Amino acid sequence: MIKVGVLGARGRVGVEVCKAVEAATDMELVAALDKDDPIEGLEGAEVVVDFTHPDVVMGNLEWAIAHGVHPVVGTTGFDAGRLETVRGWLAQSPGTHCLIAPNFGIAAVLMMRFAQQAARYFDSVEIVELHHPNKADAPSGTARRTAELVAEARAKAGVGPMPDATSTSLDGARGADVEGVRVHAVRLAGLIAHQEVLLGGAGETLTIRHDTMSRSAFAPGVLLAVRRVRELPGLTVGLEPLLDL
Ligand SMILES: NC(=O)C1=CN([C@@H]2O[C@H](COP(=O)(O)OP(=O)(O)OC[C@H]3O[C@@H](n4cnc5c(N)ncnc54)[C@H](OP(=O)(O)O)[C@@H]3O)[C@@H](O)[C@H]2O)C=CC1
Ligand SMILES: O=C(O)C1=N[C@H](C(=O)O)C[C@H](O)C1
Repeated sequence: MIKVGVLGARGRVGVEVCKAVEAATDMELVAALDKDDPIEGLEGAEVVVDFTHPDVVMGNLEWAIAHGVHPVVGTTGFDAGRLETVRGWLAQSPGTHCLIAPNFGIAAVLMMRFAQQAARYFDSVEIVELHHPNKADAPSGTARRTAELVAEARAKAGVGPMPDATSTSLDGARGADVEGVRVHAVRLAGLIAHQEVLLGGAGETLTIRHDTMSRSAFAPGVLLAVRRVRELPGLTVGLEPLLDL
């Protein structure tokens, strides 16, 4: 039995994760902690799942890694600097591993991979992410990661900058620039989590769309990561290696 702790246990995703861990026959939920619960409640956990908030996740990770608890992290807000800090903490705590994924939905991971594969064949790529209005961050972690993968694929293939003759616009009209890829964030009541990757070339376009219909979609990916994190040394970013992608 894998002893699992959950941080953010009363949150929208945390609730689903706790249900899934409790239903798994090879796991035991030993701690379900939320805001204001002492993090020492994680003592005894082998793996901690974090779905909290970008402002608190680094403190949680520092504590978990220092105490030899392997983190599986869904919380967003990770840039290159934060990932480097986590690598530094892991180096100080040999034998402790960490997996951080911007999206644990299998279809979302495939959407990112398909966008990465298609990116080099089109002049233009833009990303529109659409989420519920209570989301803490914009753009989403998934959109940032997709943009990074698209930019990397285009650079590797020697594709030049995207055509855009805009010479005047209102602030924000062209979205955020993530490594040269425009990302637009919609916050709309009624939505959960959705993304479109728009690709355009000579006389045709391709749209790759992903829709999260229920937060239970994240649970299988989280359980997979909980089962496998102990065998993945250091820091793993994304679920892709666990899906043989
Ligand atoms: N990787 C993935 O697949 C996914 C990632 N996410 C990400 O996960 C994060 C959480 O999303 P969501 O569940 O919608 O957010 P919620 O706000 O619904 O849940 C977060 C929970 O964490 C609690 N919390 C805040 N600080 C702490 C702390 N220090 N220790 C323990 N718990 C704390 C919050 O309490 P309170 O409300 O009182 O502040 C809340 O109950 C976001 O960054 C989101 O983008 C979401 C979906 C999928
Ligand atoms: O906050 C959310 O809801 C989600 N957050 C993640 C992100 O920022 O990419 C994953 C998914 O989009 C849902």
